Amino acid sequence: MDNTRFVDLLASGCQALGVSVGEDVGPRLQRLMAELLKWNAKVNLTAITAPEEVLEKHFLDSLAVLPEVTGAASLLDLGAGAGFPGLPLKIALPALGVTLVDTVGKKVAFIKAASASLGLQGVRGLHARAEGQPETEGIPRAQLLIARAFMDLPDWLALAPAYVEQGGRVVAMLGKSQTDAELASRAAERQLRVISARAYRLPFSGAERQVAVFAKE
Ligand SMILES: C[S@@+](CC[C@H](N)C(=O)[O-])C[C@H]1O[C@@H](n2cnc3c(N)ncnc32)[C@H](O)[C@@H]1O
Repeated sequence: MDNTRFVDLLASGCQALGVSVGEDVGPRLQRLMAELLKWNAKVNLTAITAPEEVLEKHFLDSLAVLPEVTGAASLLDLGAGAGFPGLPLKIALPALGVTLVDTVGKKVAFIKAASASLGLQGVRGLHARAEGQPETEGIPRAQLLIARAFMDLPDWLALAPAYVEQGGRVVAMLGKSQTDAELASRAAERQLRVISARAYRLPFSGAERQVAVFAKE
């Protein structure tokens, strides 16, 4: 995909999602895509390899949750895989401190190499398994905890609170929308409260997504 098409698709995708990003975000995401596809030719990081699909399903889906993430000082992305949603969010929000955790060493190696190549400051890739014991796992707590395609909602709400700082929040990126009643009931099981929930569609395929934010009671 040439530069102009990338920038045009990014702009139209962001507009459809109702988010705005700085002018330097496009070139950095293009660089991230180049690194991802280069690495992916050698090590299997993601099954999504067509550039337009990478842009929509990895980059734009990550940027779609900017409204939920903006304002936090620190973000912890558990089960980040090749860096989603944490890396695009970091690119869009340069002041955000981001830790990305995965159990697969080659994915963490990619996160570190891509961050260095893009000159991102305040990003940490951590090779660890999150099992609910942040101290022994060496995983730092954050104001905001996020994950995409990591666990189903009940398991996520059981695991996540251990990694949240006092007063922090848990973000769930969901492929399958839940009703307000379902979200409230899942939250109550874990002494959490639903702060917000919103559905959105990916801009090119129309695929449905939902993002919900929870706080400790
Ligand atoms: C389906 S992938 C999703 C990756 C990325 N979040 C995305 O949306 O593209 C799930 C990732 O979670 C990682 N993972 C699974 N269990 C984990 C655990 N307990 N702690 C940390 N990472 C884990 C896997 O290695 C895998 O990379």
